[in-house]
Amino acid sequence: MGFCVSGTRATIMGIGTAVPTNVLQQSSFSDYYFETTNSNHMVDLKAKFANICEKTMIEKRHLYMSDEFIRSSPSITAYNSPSLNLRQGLADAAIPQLGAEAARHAIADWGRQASNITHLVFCTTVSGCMPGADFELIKLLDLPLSTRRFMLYQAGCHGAGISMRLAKDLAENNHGSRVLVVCSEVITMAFRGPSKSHMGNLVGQAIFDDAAGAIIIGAEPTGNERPLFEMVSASQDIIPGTEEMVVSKLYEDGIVYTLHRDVALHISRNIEGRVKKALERASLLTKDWNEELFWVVHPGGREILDKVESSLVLRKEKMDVSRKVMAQHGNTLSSCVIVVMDEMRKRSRKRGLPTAGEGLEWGLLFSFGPGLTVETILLRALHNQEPNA
Ligand SMILES: CC(C)(COP(=O)(O)OP(=O)(O)OC[C@H]1O[C@@H](n2cnc3c(N)ncnc32)[C@H](O)[C@@H]1OP(=O)(O)O)[C@@H](O)C(=O)NCCC(=O)NCCSC(=O)/C=C/c1ccc(O)cc1
Repeated sequence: MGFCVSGTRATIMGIGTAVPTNVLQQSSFSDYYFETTNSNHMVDLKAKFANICEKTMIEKRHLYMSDEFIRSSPSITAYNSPSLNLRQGLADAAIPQLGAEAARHAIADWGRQASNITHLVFCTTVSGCMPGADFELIKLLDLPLSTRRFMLYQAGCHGAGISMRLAKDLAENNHGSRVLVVCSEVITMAFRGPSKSHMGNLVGQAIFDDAAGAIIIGAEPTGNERPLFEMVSASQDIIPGTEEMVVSKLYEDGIVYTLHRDVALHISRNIEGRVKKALERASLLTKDWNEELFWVVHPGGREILDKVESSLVLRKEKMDVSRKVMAQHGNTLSSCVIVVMDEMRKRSRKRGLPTAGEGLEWGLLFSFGPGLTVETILLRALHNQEPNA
């Protein structure tokens, strides 16, 4: 069983992910973080941080920065110290490298040659340079020099939604195009020591991590292409009155973000409206959101997943894949939702389910970021065979 592709609509033809090799266990992270940032004297704050770490439900996280680098970089481990040069130097190398690794996996999954890629959308929340990470990727993957590039810096955690929406438009309006989307994130720009007057920073230090995700998007698949999902619609909405909820600024001491206590509350209050709008626009008469839909939700934090689940009255298992990704990776900003999509189709295949969306036809992808901004993508899951099987 499986569903047919409907004509000229954009589809997801390959997915790949990559994580750095340095792994930190969340159970000992509060000890590690307070030790390496020389903050063990802040006894109460450390206890509070240990509690936050535990509440995240994260098990492990991947970090591009090595232990040696962290320990030998006091300007990075301070709460605030001029450090932009050092941070940017690391991001210059890390962002394209990690992105290229994910892109190689996506291209292999797609099953065609890299030279068939026509457009590149590269997205990162960190870093800023020209020629940029998109340019470096062309070199690393030996892509055609004529590849039409789009570089999104300071994209935020909804960056995958932005990139996929742009790629959908490109694929549907440029006959024969194949768009490589790469979201690559390392927390190098924002890793910093604790401050008792900045709790939002402390929450972020407990949840944000490194990973890259890549996808190939194209319309009108040829014989050897086996799309996993069709992108039926893609939209973006601002939640009114929430611009102070997640704010991220680039200073001489790197990226400084604030996360408000009510982020999860605002997202969960708004999500039902976004679901209804996406379904109505596609004239889908879906009534039972448990039985009829699969969910690819950005694991922004444990509380976000919990509150989205309860406000949509979803059964716990509907958020299983997002929770697993959060447990194994933390919140890897823009790349996170691609990691969730990858995990979902792998799990669906392993279980012998007929589509990449847990055996179901229709699903919704949500990513959230500063604004607060919600990106909503209505997906239609297609067959779930091994590439080129
Ligand atoms: C797992 C958390 C962190 C804790 O779990 P909990 O169930 O809320 O636990 P508690 O209620 O026991 O909270 C533990 C303590 O932390 C405090 N806390 C808890 N969040 C807070 C708080 N944002 N402020 C300030 N105190 C707090 C909370 O008040 C409490 O303090 P205390 O009672 O004194 O111990 C949970 O709150 C949670 O999932 N929060 C959502 C995290 C969140 O905002 N994620 C970001 C979504 S947006 C995104 O993905 C990325 C955007 C981004 C964009 C640009 C960038 O550069 C980087 C990133």
